[in-house]
Amino acid sequence: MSKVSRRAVIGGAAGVGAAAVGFGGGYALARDADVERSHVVPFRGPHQAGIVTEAQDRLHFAAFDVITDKREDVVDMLQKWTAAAERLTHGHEVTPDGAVGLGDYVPPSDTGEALGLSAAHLTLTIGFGPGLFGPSAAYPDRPDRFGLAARKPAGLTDLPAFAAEKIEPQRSYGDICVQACADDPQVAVHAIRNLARIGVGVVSVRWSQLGFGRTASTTRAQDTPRNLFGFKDGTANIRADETDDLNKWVWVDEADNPPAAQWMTGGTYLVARRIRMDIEPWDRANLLEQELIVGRTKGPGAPLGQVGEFDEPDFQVTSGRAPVIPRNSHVAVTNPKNRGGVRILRRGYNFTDGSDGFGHLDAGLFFIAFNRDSHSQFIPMQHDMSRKDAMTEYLIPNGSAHFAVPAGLKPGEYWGQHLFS
Ligand SMILES: C=CC1=C(C)c2cc3[nH]c(cc4nc(cc5[nH]c(cc1n2)c(C)c5CCC(=O)O)C(CCC(=O)O)=C4C)c(C)c3C=C
Ligand SMILES: [Fe+2]
Repeated sequence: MSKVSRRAVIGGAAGVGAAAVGFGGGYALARDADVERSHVVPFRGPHQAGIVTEAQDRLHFAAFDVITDKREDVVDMLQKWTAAAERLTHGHEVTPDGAVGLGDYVPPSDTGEALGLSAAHLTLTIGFGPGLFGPSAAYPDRPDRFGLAARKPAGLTDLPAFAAEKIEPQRSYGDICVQACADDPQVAVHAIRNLARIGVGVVSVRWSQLGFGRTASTTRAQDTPRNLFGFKDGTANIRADETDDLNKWVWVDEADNPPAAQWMTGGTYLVARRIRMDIEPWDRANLLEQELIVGRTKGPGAPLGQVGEFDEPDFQVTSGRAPVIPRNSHVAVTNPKNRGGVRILRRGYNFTDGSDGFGHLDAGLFFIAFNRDSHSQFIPMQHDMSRKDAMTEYLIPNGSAHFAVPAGLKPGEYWGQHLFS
């Protein structure tokens, strides 16, 4: 891999000029290199990056349909994707000098819009959908095109239908997903765009979603952000240092699958839900009503009846004879104390996709969760939300997808290697 990054190419050119006028240029280059290094999230490791990685500020999430029946073409693309993804996460071009250095008469191998930008903590996380293994919600009559049916983990089904959702197939499902997260939207978009370009003829983008303003924290160093209802979101999320809970609730264990699906060990399941939020009616609800729906205060984000954001919710406290945290509040429905201890790792983003033509914002939360077994974690939680949660009145889920996210890569491995070999 080239050691020259997009940023260093530009910085290097500037440095030559600076060196000519004094030693300040050298200092600037060294400092640039430090900044550069700190903007890179390691691509390889026991688990894929982009799951417990400190949540970045921007998202470009893409779901792809595989449009070929040739297994070798899919493997070839995954190998090319891996090489490109590793370079992109290091702040490099897709191939060395790929944007402008390949000559006048070939299409550049890198689209170029990230030239001069740092790696911006880019992470690229891949997942495989049910449709890669045979029939699925998107294509019920599809055969097992790649001979993978026996390797499908039992946990990887299409998500069921939930009450009060309006799922649009053109915003749902997918054979492969790539979650690109970065602190610069242009870096995330550039990554997805270049992977889509590399995959031409093998995959086509089925749907994609941009997100801004993370709605979760995955480390204690991060402040809790706010969602578009104006509430702190992510307070009670699983954090990167909660190793026991991650092992229990996020990472797939060897014991979870038979030998044919061991490729999922160390992986996790990704749930994606595009949840439109009825912003205008919400804005007409009074503050107390909003807080009773969430189960927390809007200012500090404390559980009702408590003072601080990180105080434990107490569902036994009553006022008169009614619980202070209503039983149908979002926190009461989703808190582990009321769900036999079950937790999920949330990593969603706000979105605004303009207006809907009727004067309403098409805005909401692109919910992303990682869990070890969606059937015993996310799915029952979502069923309860749909049936009991007062917040549901203001939510219209219209996109839905489920992916198996394999473990991280060792040196030399490519995305999907343990599934396809
Ligand atoms: C099925 C899982 C969940 C969906 C879907 C979901 C959507 C959703 N949530 C908010 C806003 C908040 N959620 C909060 C907490 C919270 N949410 C879930 C699960 C789902 N949310 C869990 C497991 C939790 C943690 C509960 C707990 O342990 O107390 C909060 C409170 C702050 C926090 O802990 O994060 C808010 C606010 C919206 C707006 C939304 C869909 C658009
Ligand atoms: Fe929530």
